[in-house]
Amino acid sequence: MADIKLTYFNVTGRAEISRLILAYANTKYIDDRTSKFQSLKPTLPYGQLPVLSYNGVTIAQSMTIARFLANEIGLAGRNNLEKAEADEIVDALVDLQNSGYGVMFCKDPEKKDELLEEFKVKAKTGLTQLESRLKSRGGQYFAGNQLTWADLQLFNILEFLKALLPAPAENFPLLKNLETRVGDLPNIRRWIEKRPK
Ligand SMILES: N[C@@H](CCC(=O)N[C@@H](CS)C(=O)NCC(=O)O)C(=O)O
Repeated sequence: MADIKLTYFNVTGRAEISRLILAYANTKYIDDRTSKFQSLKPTLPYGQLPVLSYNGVTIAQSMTIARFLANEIGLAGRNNLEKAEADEIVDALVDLQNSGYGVMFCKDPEKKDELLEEFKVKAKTGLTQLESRLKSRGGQYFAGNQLTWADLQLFNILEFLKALLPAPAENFPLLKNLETRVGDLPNIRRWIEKRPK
């Protein structure tokens, strides 16, 4: 069995997709939630978290980590085309997450309100596009008509968006249905119930 440690802060953020992939596969790993970031920072390849230690090899960049784990456990797609379909969705969702971070971390209250209004429009457009992509791929899963990490990322980012929008998937029936099906997967449900709050 591989020796795995995922280091991040004690929040969901950019590590949660990897934690969901590991939870789905019921993989044993160290869920390292550091409170000593400043002393760790100089040792990190890009001075940022998350980082993954896999059999002693350090991998940085959240999506590289998640994609690697998805490949390892067979959730990345069955061939290069399915992998590209899944990656496309993951990237579109990360675009939304990055816009959301722009609002959350804005310190000027007036500017923050302005960014939030812009973000609502962006989120609506992005989710409309994703609903349409899901429909065009059969309506059940984003890639290859079977579960991939793109579906877990949808679940993850919809949860992230709830900090800014009350019910992000409300008007998107296919996305909402997929979110519910992912949340009902036994290993995912178990993880959501047991993970640190
Ligand atoms: N592109 C990087 C971004 C990582 C990133 O922004 N990490 C933040 C936490 S979400 C961080 O470590 N911030 C502290 C810092 O930059 O000093 C990734 O996806 O992993």
